[in-house]
Amino acid sequence: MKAEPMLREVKVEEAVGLVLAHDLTQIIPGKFKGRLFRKGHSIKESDIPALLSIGKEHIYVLELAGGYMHEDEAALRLAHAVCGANVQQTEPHEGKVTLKAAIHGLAKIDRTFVHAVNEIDQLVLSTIRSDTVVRPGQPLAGTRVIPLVIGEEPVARAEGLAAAHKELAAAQDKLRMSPGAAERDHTTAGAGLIAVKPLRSLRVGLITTGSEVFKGRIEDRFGPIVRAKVEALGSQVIDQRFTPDDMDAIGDEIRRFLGLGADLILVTGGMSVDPDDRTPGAIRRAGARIVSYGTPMLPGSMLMMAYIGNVPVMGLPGCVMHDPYTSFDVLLPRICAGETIVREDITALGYGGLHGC
Ligand SMILES: Nc1nc2c(c(=O)[nH]1)N[C@H]1C(S)=C(S)[C@@H](COP(=O)(O)OP(=O)(O)OC[C@H]3O[C@@H](n4cnc5c(N)ncnc54)[C@H](O)[C@@H]3O)O[C@H]1N2
Ligand code: MOO
Repeated sequence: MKAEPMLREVKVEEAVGLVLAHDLTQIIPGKFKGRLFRKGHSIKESDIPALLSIGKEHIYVLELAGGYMHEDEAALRLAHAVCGANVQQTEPHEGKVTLKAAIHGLAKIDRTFVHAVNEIDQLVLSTIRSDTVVRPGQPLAGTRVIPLVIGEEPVARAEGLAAAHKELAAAQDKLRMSPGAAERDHTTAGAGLIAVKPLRSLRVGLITTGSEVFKGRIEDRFGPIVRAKVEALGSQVIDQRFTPDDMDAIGDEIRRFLGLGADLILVTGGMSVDPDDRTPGAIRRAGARIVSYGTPMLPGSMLMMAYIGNVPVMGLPGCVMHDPYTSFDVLLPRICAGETIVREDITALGYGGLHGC
């Protein structure tokens, strides 16, 4: 039978020379909240007044038996198992380790895996949502262990799950690289379960349609907004061209940007149902493969996602000008991270996709 860990309670005055089993926190309201003594601290005579001042007349000293570990060690092992590319770990604190982004990029977190870990009793893995744009230092996940000491078994199970996931991701990677396989690169494949993908710097061609803008009846408001969104992700708009509501003119500009080697082409306005809305037709006629015209996210429902060869072409509806968070803001970072958007990515936006309108 496995020996239980020994948690022994001793009076503070009798604890000199013994080792503290857990962190002790001091709270002075409005002034300080933090660790007074760290787990593993060897208690000295001079510590006794401080311990009594935070209300500790008794403390636990820990004698760990085989097969059991302290919360900090377990949280570290869990963090280590899930930590992927471009992610840093903090020191454990009160049984918690935080994983933080090491770079500006796109967080990739496997949702099924997170569920599986949290099915294991006594372990906690709490994360942000996958596909969020993160800055260096931004928290991605926290691992925590609920009891102060935990058996080996749940921790080893989580490690086993992580290893199995990595193997699966590697196998998927191989499949993807085989001839004829669709290029997707949506998993954290090879990068770990919680990872940050770097953003590539794209050369973006911007085409602004609308006779009212072309003829100078109103001032362009799309340009500055799209430019700011593109630059915030480390890419650049190489040029902005203006066209009237005319399919041939829009098509000419698309071809011009393809000729210039643009990595992404954005066409603004003319995306809905008026007779003057020519953008979807122009993108089609330019030879694009349409992934979707219509995106189940509000705002941003009239967005078109298409490709000409490997170059993504997006038709951006009017709301991108007014709303800070639309389907464009979801898809753009993923394109910058090198992902190819497929139909399934678009349909997945509907659940939880109601943000306004
Ligand atoms: N009957 C329907 N009407 C609308 C629908 C629909 O499904 N059925 N969808 C609505 C949604 S959602 C959106 S979003 C817009 C889509 O707008 P468009 O992309 O077609 O935008 P435009 O009609 O070209 O322009 C709308 C508005 O914004 C002004 N505009 C356009 N470009 C610029 C620019 N570069 N700078 C400044 N202002 C610009 C334009 O003059 C119009 O006033 O459609 C809804 N309607
Ligand atoms: O497409 Mo509108 O694009 O939902 O506001």
